[in-house]
Amino acid sequence: MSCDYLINNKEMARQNGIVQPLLTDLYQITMAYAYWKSGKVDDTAVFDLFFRTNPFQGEFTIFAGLEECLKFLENFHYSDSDIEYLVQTLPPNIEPEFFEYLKDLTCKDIKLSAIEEGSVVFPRVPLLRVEGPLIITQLLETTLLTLVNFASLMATNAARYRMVAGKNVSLLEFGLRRAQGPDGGLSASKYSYIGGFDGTSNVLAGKMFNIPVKGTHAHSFVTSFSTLDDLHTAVLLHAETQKQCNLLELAVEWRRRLSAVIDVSPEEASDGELAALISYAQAFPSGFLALVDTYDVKRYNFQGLPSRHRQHTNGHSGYNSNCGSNGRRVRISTIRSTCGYSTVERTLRSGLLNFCAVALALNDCGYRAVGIRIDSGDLAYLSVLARDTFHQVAEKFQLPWFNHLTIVASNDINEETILSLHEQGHAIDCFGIGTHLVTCQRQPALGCVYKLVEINGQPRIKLSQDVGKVTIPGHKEAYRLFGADGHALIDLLQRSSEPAPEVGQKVLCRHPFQESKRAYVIPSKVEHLYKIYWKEGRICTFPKPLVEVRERVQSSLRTLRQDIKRNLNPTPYKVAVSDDLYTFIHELWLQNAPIGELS
Ligand SMILES: Nc1ncnc2c1ncn2[C@@H]1O[C@H](COP(=O)(O)OP(=O)(O)OP(=O)(O)O)[C@@H](O)[C@H]1O
Ligand SMILES: O=P(O)(O)OC[C@H]1O[C@H](OP(=O)(O)OP(=O)(O)O)[C@H](O)[C@@H]1O
Ligand SMILES: O=C(O)c1cccnc1
Ligand SMILES: [Mg+2]
Repeated sequence: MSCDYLINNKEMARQNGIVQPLLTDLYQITMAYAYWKSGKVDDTAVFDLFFRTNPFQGEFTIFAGLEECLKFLENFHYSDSDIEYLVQTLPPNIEPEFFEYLKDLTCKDIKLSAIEEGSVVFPRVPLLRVEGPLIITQLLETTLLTLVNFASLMATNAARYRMVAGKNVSLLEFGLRRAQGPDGGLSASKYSYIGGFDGTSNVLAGKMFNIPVKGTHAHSFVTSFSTLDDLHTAVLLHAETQKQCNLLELAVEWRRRLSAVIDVSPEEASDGELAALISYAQAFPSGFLALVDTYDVKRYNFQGLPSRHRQHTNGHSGYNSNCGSNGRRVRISTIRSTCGYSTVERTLRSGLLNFCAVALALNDCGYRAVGIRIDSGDLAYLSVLARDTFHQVAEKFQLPWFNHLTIVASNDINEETILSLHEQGHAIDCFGIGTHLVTCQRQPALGCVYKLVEINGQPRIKLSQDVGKVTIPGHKEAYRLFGADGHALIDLLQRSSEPAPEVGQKVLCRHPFQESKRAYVIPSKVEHLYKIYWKEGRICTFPKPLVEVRERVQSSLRTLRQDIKRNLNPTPYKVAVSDDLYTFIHELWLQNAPIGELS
């Protein structure tokens, strides 16, 4: 048993205070009463939990939330106060014996089969198969859905960000302040990590799930300093000698010397900002990462005006201006001569100068600065400009590590921004992403459903005018068939009574509803998608630690062809049914579809 595993089990014990049997829709409990009253206590059912369409106009989804579902089953129990509340809330005619029945209810007779958490999954393939007494399987519906829906949506969103960002860029989740409430924020941090983010700013998520917590500092920290006199002390102890260094004096001197490289006079840079950065460096000499876009240079101080106005006044609005930036490498002097001073320049002139001065002063004290964060303006252009500056400083002062300072970018970033920045060329090492990621702005819900597919051993089908909404009846198995090149080819649903497909054996795969759509597949590998995770009142397959689920997402995505994963007009992945299941669905459909009468 690995140490990670122990941590993971501890996490399981700590999470989800609000996930409890009453976190459900009232109708589950009223249905339970009606089932109970009509003598259905011993009826058994099979429910499938699945979704019908991939989110974000994509053709894949990442399945997540399984660990939390298991925890829910493990803890499922109505407390005395739950029962009291239900007694008060349900109509007075409810027979008291029903509450006695609820009191003793647990998930001991439930069997839960699922696809491995972190796998790529597709429409109509059940993610969970829940079997057991009808009443309890029904009572689980809403909570299982809420646990899987957002988790999978979030993990998918994060995985998409990771795909567009590429593997060489770090991704940090900064979304708690904008998330859908505290639980939404916590889940967003957890499932962003699973989807491929490297860390979160959410401290509670870090503690609960063992996710790396990371962060920089805010504008308020910079604006809280006005002059160099605001510095409490000028001193920093040298990293090795422990001798006192005057960080303030060193930084001021470096700022003077840097004007030769950065082409800015120290008088124009903000002293309040320098004081703030020195102060932050004193607090975190080995982790100095500074926000550099707070202050305008003194001569062009437009603080306090609305941004649009500022842009007009400057004559250069950043990435969307006509003044030549457009995210390209443009000499700063060119912009200045044609457009006056820009946001970009101001940042460079004050923030970057002050940062470099403090970084060089820290270097004199035996420390290496980490980097900068840019939170406004043209992120492509600014990052390139910052990197150029770092190169110049590295060369001039013979400090090769200055070339590799980290550049973090934030500010309303989404998939499109990242793609566009890549196209333009940038020097960003890390994106800090909040709002668009955690609110899943492009698509706020996944739309998983939970449908009855069998009752007392008898298949059930739910018909709909919309063929896409017809359920696939019966107790089924799902297999992923791989092609000769190792890529996943098709997911195949079969009746559980059928033999599993075999490697090298021809299988007829049929579209579930379109008779003419069928194909033979000779798989080079067959993966049975379900494992039993919960049986006889306990977890029987332990979910993997978060880091392993995170790795699973990437390895599972690698099995998909590139055209299925691409951002624009991706190719749909095929989901099929066996010939046997096809016939079964359509016979049942005919049996259940009423024959109309023409008059
Ligand atoms: N090079 C770029 N290409 C495409 N989009 C960019 C680029 N640089 C920044 N962006 C995006 O453009 C938007 C800029 O937002 P906004 O108009 O609020 O500007 P801002 O710089 O934040 O202004 P202010 O600081 O004055 O509020 C953000 O969503 C940001 O991610
Ligand atoms: O833009 P997001 O993707 O949501 O990322 C998180 C944002 O939150 C922080 O500031 P906040 O927006 O609260 O204030 P500011 O932009 O005015 O600094 C940070 O500076 C980012 O801009
Ligand atoms: O640490 C940061 O830089 C951070 C954290 C949350 C939101 N925005 C930025
Ligand atoms: Mg912002």
